[in-house]
Amino acid sequence: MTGTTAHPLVASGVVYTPPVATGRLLAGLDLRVEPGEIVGLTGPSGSGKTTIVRLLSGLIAPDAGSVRLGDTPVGEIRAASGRAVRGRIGVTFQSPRAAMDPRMRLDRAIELSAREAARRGPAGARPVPLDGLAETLGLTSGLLHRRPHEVSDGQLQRAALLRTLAHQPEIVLCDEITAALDRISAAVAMRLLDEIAHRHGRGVLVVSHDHPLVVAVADRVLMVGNGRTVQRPSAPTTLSDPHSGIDSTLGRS
Ligand SMILES: Nc1ncnc2c1ncn2[C@@H]1O[C@H](COP(=O)(O)OP(=O)(O)OP(=O)(O)O)[C@@H](O)[C@H]1O
Repeated sequence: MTGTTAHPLVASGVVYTPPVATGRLLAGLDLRVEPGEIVGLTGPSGSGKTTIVRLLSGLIAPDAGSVRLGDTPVGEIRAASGRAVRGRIGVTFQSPRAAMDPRMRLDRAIELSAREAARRGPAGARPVPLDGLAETLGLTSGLLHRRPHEVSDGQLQRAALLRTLAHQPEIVLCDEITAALDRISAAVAMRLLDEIAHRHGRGVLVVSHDHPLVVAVADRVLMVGNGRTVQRPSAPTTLSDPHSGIDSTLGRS
């Protein structure tokens, strides 16, 4: 990515206790996603992965510590406008039904997002070309002509990813987006994220409890433990795990 300014997303010393929880969930979390890299975040169920995504996107605020995109706290970006934050930090959640307007056709939702991005202009990064992305994700025009309740969870998940990318965000946060996908669709989605990061200079966070998948796609893998993140080496032994099947589909050897 040349001639543009993109920013790292940085969480520093984040402390967070959920509203009705018995204790601290995050106790000094540090995490950094640079433009042009894929960071994998893994950890057991209930360790706080989705909460971290919510904090990173400014949906909730930390009790202490900070989350910034470049120099700007993400809470400030979100407070300025929901549109502003969508254009800078794109999020695709495990259950996209709640995030999609049930009355709107999928192609219309994607088109509106692309228009919003075009009006705003390039925000620190060259636009990701959307042509052919639907096809890459196995989404036919017939499918995209439907409303959310007229498609399967996996189809909706892929459409939600496409809509996130149509916003042209600097940072893409993906929370368990392969949960409803078959192995091949998951590999295709991961290969797309690989391109988004390494060819188009976006920072990408892939959150999943599927450790082999995370290791196969990420440049760095972090594990949530004791309310903090621990750096894990992306061990090549795991990349060549014959049970993974993802590495070869990603074109890695
Ligand atoms: N709004 C809330 N109020 C109370 N507790 C919450 C709230 N949100 C999350 N928690 C608790 O915080 C912990 C972490 O939840 P979170 O959804 O972040 O975990 P996770 O690692 O994403 O889990 P999974 O892999 O099962 O999706 C859980 O114990 C959960 O019950």
